[in-house]
Amino acid sequence: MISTEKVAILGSGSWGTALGTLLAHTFQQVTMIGLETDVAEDINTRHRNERYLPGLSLQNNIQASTELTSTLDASLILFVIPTSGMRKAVEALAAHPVPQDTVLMSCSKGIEHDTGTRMSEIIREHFPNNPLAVLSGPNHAEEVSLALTSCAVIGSKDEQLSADLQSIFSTPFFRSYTSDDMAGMELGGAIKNVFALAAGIASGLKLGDNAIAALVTRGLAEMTRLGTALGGQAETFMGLSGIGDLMVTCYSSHSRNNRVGKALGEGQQLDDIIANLGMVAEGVPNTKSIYRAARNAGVRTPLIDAVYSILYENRSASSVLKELLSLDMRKETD
Ligand SMILES: NC(=O)c1ccc[n+]([C@@H]2O[C@H](COP(=O)([O-])OP(=O)(O)OC[C@H]3O[C@@H](n4cnc5c(N)ncnc54)[C@H](O)[C@@H]3O)[C@@H](O)[C@H]2O)c1
Ligand SMILES: O=P(O)(O)OC[C@H](O)CO
Repeated sequence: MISTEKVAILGSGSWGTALGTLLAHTFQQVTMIGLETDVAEDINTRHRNERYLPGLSLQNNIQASTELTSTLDASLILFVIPTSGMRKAVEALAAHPVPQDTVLMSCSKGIEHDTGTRMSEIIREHFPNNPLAVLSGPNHAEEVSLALTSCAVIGSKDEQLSADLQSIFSTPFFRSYTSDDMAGMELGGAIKNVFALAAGIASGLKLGDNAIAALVTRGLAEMTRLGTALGGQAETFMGLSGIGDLMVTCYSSHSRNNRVGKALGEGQQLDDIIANLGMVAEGVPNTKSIYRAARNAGVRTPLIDAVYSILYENRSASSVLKELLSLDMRKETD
């Protein structure tokens, strides 16, 4: 059993805050830890996080801090920060006396930029003995924070831990499932970011609904091909953390990655788009890491390569599209 006295959430951005509102139904105390002092002050004094989830009232049992020491008496610590900062954050936490029975859970989506390492693997490197899990699925913070119906998956190698977390992450509007395929879940959550960018680019180019349906379908084939080569199980990519997340990010305007892609398709410059977004779009750095992982694994990934050339080889979206449509003819299942 996990004590429901206190949960600590590393990352007081949009997803960390949405998870805070969800867990405030179950835990007596929710402590959010972020880098921004103004966000912590907003949460503590006004019960708001106007910067990341404007207009939302937070429950009174949610507090914020910028100090890692405020995680130490929590039974559960969630990591909900951009993947670019994960190793540093995990190292910083590991310098503190975190009890060995504290449950650690990654809720971030992406692989490490230079190494391709999954977030749970980074946590495991520094916390070899703690119970470890991941959370993923089609979950936009904007909707979970409004208590709109959502489903997610909890992944762990420890069945009892998954079951304990499943009951914690269950409310009348939030339903969770379990899986032991942490690799498949984390890879699906990382790879879908690239296709969400692609779907946004297609919208920006006004290609129409048929093109996006084709992209989601061929994207799923690519996600499964690459994800299984990197250690995930094929059926995981057919689930909530695979096709579920792929669909929500390819079709929803809440998706940060989709929004970045749309602006690119409309002809804006990547640096300007990122500067205006004010939140993390994991697909941007992850396109590079996933492209590299695909090359290292020798897996054919034409859509990922197309997004990579638009982002990192300065190619125009329309010329990349022309090239994609004139690739060698093949069977759908090849
Ligand atoms: N936003 C969503 O709907 C959503 C849903 C599911 C998963 N995710 C994933 O969750 C992760 C976080 O996304 P987000 O949208 O909340 O990002 P965000 O840009 O809204 O916020 C990021 C937060 O992380 C904090 N942060 C960065 N480095 C930190 C550190 N070392 N220690 C403590 N805090 C730190 C920042 O201060 C900021 O508050 C990403 O990997 C994203 O893909 C997001
Ligand atoms: O807004 P995005 O594109 O980072 O997607 C957020 C979540 O991953 C949706 O499940």
